Amino acid sequence: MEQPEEEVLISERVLFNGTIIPVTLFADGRIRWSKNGQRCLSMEKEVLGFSIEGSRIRIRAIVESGDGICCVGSKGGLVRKDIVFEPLSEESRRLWCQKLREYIDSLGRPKRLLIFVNPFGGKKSASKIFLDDVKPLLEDADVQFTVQETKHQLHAKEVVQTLDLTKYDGIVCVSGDGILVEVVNGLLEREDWDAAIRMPIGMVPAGTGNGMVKSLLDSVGDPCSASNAVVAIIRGHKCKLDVATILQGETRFFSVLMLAWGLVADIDIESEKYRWMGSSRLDFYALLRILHLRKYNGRISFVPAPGFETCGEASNYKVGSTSKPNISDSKEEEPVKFRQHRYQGPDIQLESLDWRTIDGPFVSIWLHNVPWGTEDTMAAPDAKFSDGYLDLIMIRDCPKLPLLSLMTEMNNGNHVKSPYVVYIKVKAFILEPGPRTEDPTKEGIIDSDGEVLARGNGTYKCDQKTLMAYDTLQITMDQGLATLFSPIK
Ligand SMILES: Nc1ncnc2c1ncn2[C@@H]1O[C@H](COP(=O)(O)OP(=O)(O)OP(=O)(O)O)[C@@H](O)[C@H]1O
Repeated sequence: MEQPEEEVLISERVLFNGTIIPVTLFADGRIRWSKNGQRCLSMEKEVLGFSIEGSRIRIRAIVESGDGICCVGSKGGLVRKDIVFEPLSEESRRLWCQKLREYIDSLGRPKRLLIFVNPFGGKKSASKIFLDDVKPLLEDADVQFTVQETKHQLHAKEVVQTLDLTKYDGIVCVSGDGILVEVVNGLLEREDWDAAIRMPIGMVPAGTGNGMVKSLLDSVGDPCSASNAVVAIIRGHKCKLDVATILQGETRFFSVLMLAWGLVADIDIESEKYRWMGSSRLDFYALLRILHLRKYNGRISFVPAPGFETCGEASNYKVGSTSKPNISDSKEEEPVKFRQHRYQGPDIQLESLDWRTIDGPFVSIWLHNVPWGTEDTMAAPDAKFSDGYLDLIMIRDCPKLPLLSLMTEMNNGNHVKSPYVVYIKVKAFILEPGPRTEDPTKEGIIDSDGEVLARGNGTYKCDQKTLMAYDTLQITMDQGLATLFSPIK
């Protein structure tokens, strides 16, 4: 069969390592040259930028290691690779620069970024990651950037709330998931939230929980490394991300990752007592919690996604105490005017939806927006970034041995296959948390995106102020409200 002719943007003979060879830029973005066999680079995937060095042109690229330069390759680490050639005339050099510039400009890559670096996230290595991995790649790609070190909790949120967004094509967080959540909440609390939330957000892993960037990179089989993350940002592809509005009375929190109540929340939050153990604190405390298993009274109500309508009992939407004023919030009343202008949550008629209810006791309730909770916890293998649903992972009752075994399967997502786990998708959710079955004077912890939303009576650090009360809260999903830089094309 005849091959379709490939459209050529420029093809010239140039001086390459002392030999004159033809180099071609095709309309599909391949740069091809012949030197001991055909070689090519993909402008879209591998070329970061180019520069003129006297009479030569340097094309700066990043390729998968162990592959030499070629367009396809196995997934490995990324290595920097430049090709340098010398056009044979000034006119040829000018034309090459023009064609390369036009091609890169046509890719819609970000040119100006605001970068948050949290020096205290994770192993406190964000500043080093920025200097070693982020900065050199951005410079190679001619991206201008402004760096903002976060100085305290909620600093990133404050900056984003008053930021002149016209100055940037994206916001990057060199941090864990905590700064991402602050950025999303900051954008949605602006008066111009509708436009602001379209600002693309990029993630570079530098925290303890890097669930969002792991979910993004893993979706294309890339390792969760800083360089893979930066390259995805430079390439400038975007994906939409669902945002959950958690509402209690007048208090709102916008979540992009997860909400946990029961076993998972207790392990996440109470294991802080054992921080001195390092990363093994989670495994140690999980074992302890399973041996002394708690169950919580309470009720959940939800609007199931199509295909999951038989789960639970049919019920009606009840506003319940979600409209009850929150004790911790009421002290800091905001001006009514401001409150009305910011994002209020999705515009859904909750009464008209088909609600289902399940009564406790529960061992664990876990809602997830993306597959990975941390770099080694695949909480919700079927979760999608913008399907408009949260994945509910529920355990009502489970003997200790199967529970132990399903907890060890969380690194590969197989826990959801356990007969003790209910795994469904929901569009809206109401949590009515109750006390522990074995000791009604003690309540639980509700945790969302690393933030403790509520600490009930008798819980770890229960005297600390939280955003919400240990009471009914409602969650609604806004499909694809936020935008992320994504490796997915
Ligand atoms: N200079 C600072 N000092 C103390 N806390 C800060 C500072 N800058 C940011 N933070 C807070 O650190 C929290 C965690 O940040 P980040 O997202 O980088 O890491 P993480 O993986 O979520 O958590 P971890 O701290 O466990 O690594 C955020 O909630 C943020 O408000």
